[in-house]
Amino acid sequence: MAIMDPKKLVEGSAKHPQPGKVFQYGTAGFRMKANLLDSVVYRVGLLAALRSRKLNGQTIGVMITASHNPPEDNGVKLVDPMGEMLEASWEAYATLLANAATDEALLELYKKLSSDLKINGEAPARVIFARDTRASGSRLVGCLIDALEAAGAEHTDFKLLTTPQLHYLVRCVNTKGTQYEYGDVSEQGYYEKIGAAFKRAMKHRKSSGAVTVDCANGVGGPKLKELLKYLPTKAEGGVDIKVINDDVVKPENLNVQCGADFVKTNQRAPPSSTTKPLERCASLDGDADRVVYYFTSDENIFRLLDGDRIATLAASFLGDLGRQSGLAEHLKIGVVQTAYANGASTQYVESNLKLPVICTPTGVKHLHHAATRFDIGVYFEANGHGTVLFSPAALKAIATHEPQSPAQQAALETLQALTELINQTVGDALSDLLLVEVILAHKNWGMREWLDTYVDLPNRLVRVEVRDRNMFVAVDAERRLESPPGAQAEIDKLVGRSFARASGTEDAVRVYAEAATRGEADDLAGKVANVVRQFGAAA
Ligand SMILES: CC(=O)N[C@H]1[C@@H](OP(=O)(O)O)O[C@H](CO)[C@@H](O)[C@@H]1O
Ligand SMILES: [Mg+2]
Repeated sequence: MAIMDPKKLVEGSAKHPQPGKVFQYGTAGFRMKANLLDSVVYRVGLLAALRSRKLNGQTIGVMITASHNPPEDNGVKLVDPMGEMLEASWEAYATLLANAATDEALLELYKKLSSDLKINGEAPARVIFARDTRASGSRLVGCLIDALEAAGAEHTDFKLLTTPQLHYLVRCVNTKGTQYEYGDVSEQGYYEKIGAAFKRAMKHRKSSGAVTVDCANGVGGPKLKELLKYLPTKAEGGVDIKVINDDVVKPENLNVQCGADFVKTNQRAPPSSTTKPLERCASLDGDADRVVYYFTSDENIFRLLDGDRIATLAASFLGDLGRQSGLAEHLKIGVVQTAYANGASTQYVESNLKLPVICTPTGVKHLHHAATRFDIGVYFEANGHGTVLFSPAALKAIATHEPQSPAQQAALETLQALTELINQTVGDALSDLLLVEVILAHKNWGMREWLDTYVDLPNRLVRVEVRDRNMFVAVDAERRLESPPGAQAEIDKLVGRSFARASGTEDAVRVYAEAATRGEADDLAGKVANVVRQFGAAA
C-alpha cells in the first residue's frame, strides 16, 4: 500500500505555491477566481487522502466546480463516503492546509494533522474526482493529481460530471457489496437507475406537455442529453424535454444571461428564451445541483416556481402517496427550509398539508442533516437546491408493505420508484426535474395549477456591503441578530418579516424582507438595510 512521500509532497507543493492569500473552506467549499486556486486544490487533495485514511480507505470525492459563479471562477469541495458534504469539523483542517505559508510548513502540518487525528499512515487512501466544464478545470485536476500521487492515494478521474453525479458515485463505491448498495459505480449506472425509476413512476401516466430546460451552458447540458437516451420517448409516453443553453464548447458562456441563479436573482427568463405563455420552462445551474421552474402567464407576467414550490409540490404528493398506499403511519413527512423560504410556502405546508416545518441556517448541509429526522424529509433552499430523503425505516416499509387493494398497489409502486428516482446524497437538478415531471403528470397539472396552490408573499432580497460582515452574528436559524447589540431591537420595531445575516459566500450582509404588498416589502427591506448600514459603520 502506498504511503505519503514527503519529498514528493514538498516538490508538488513547490509547483503550486501558496499565493500569499488567506483562504476559507465555506458553505460551498473553496471558491474564487480560478487563477488563485492551484495551491488550494493541491492541499484539498492532501486532505482527501488524509480523510480517506482516517476512514480506513473509504472513498472520498473531490468536485472541481464553481456552480453558478462566473466562468472565470472555480472551486473545490470534498464529498464524504455516503455522498454527503464533508463533515463540518474537517472544514477547519481544509482551511489550515490551504493557508500553510510554505511548502515545508505544509508538510509539517500534514504530519501534525495525521498524528493529532490518529491517522494510520499505512491505511489505504482512495479518492475519486470530477469537474464541471470550466476552462480552468483540467489544469486544476493536474494540481489535484499531484497531491494524490504525493499522498499515495489511489485515484480515479471521472472527468466531466455534474456535482450530484459525483456524490452519487461516491456513495455507490462505498456501499458496493453491502446490503445498502446504492448503484453501479459508473456514469451509465446513474442514467440507468434514474431512467428505470422514471419509467416505473410514469407507468399508466401521460406527461403533461413539453418542458424546455435551460442548462446554463454548463455540464448539465450534455449530461441531460445523455440521460434522455435512458428515458421513454415522447411516443412511449415519456416527457418531451427540449434542451437549450447547452453550449459547453465555449465555456465563457457558462451561466451568462442564463441558468437557475440568473433566473432566480433577476426574476426573469433568460433573454434568449423563446417560449410562449404557459409553456413550462426550467433552468439548471452550472453544475446541475439546482433547478427552478417558470413560465409566463396569459397576462405575460413572469412566474417563478422555485425551490419552495418544488418542496411543497413534493411534500403534497408524497403525503398523498403515503395515504393511498396505506403507509401514512410509517411515513411521517417533514419539510426543511431556511429563513429565505417564502412565508406563504411555510404556511401552506403547516396549514394545508398539515406537515411539520423545520427552519435551519443557510447551506444545504444544515437542511440535509435536519431532513434525516423524518421518515421522509423534504428539503429545499428557495434557490432550487434540495432533495427528498427516505430514512432506512421508511425504505424498509416501502419495500416490504403488502398492498390491500389495487389502488394501494399503484401508490406503493410509485413510492418505490421515487425512492430510486430521487438522489439520496444531495440536491440533484436532473433527478429533481424528473421528480417534478412525474408529479405534474400524476396530478395532471400544468404550471397554472401548480402556481395556484398558494400565493407567494411579496419579498425583497438586498445585499449590503459593510466594513466587517463578521460583526453580524445571527441566531435562531439566522432569523435574529445577536450582534451588533441593539440592531435586532431596531429591526423588531418594523412591520413585516425581515432578517439580516452575513453571507457565507460573499463579503456582504443579506437582508430579506417580506410583507403584504410589494411596496411594503421594498420599504421594509430598505429600512432594515439602513439599520445594517448604520450598525455596520460603527467601530
Ligand atoms: C440567499 C441565498 O440564496 N444564499 C445562498 C448562498 O449563501 P450565502 O451564505 O447567502 O451567500 O450560497 C449558498 C451556497 O451556494 C447557498 O446555499 C445559499 O442558499
Ligand atoms: Mg450548484
